[in-house]
Amino acid sequence: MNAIAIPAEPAKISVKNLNFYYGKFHALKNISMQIPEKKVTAFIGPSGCGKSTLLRTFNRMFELYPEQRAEGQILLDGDNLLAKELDVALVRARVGMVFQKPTPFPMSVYDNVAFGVKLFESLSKSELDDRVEAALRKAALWNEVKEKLHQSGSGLSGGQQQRLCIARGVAVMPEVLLLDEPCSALDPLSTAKIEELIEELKDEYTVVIVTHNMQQAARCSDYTAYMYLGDLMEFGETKEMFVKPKRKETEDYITGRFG
Ligand SMILES: Nc1ncnc2c1ncn2[C@@H]1O[C@H](COP(=O)(O)OP(=O)(O)OP(=O)(O)O)[C@@H](O)[C@H]1O
Repeated sequence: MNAIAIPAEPAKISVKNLNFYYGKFHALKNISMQIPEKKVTAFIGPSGCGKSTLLRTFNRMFELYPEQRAEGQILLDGDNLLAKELDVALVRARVGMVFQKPTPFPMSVYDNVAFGVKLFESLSKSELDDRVEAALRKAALWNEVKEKLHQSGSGLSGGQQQRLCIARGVAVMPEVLLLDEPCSALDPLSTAKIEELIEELKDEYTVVIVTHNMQQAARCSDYTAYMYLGDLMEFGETKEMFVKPKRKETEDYITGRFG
């Protein structure tokens, strides 16, 4: 039985025979899957199964660490992200990332959002103002910060800081947005706001989210990947997987019988 579905939508990212190593430790085992364009894909699975590792390969985050290596192919619209000749800065402009803990830069709200844009584009002051406003609106933060654009980003609440990080990611107009447990440090109200936002983001972006929260995966993803000990166990439409998983292991995990 093949528990790895091929989505009906076009693939934004095609992972082919991906293996990943931390030194000698084999953390991702021959993973092949297709991440559909302009959909939300969730990675779920028990702690240590490789969710964040897989997510981080999508923007070559691991390159910062010499003992980490990836083998295989990760095609973004057909370009192999793992090819050495592909400029890593350009990869990260196309594939943005938001981390578990909000990580505003030590600068104003405005500059946090404008920072990445200035690296890649030279916009006039008014174009930059428009871009910052559009990104903050997209991140559902504009109304809360429009009066304090020039105050420090770290003065915002945790939930606002996380939306600021999403605005920062969105401002450079990436094609893919990677969210690594974006709500784990947030209260339920902020979590609900981010979940609403994720739903809206997929109109324009391909979103991939790592989450420990099964309800969150069920609520806000279109596709779900269940991972276990570095293997991709099952991948398919969320509504199917949560109602009728193909593998017993997936069922045990999503019904809380795992362990
Ligand atoms: N920097 C590292 N060096 C060595 N091993 C690592 C490193 N980072 C992760 N690992 C190992 O790789 C495996 C996968 O880790 P990863 O963080 O991807 O899992 P995860 O599913 O995201 O876990 P969690 O849900 O706890 O965040 C684990 O066994 C982990 O111990």
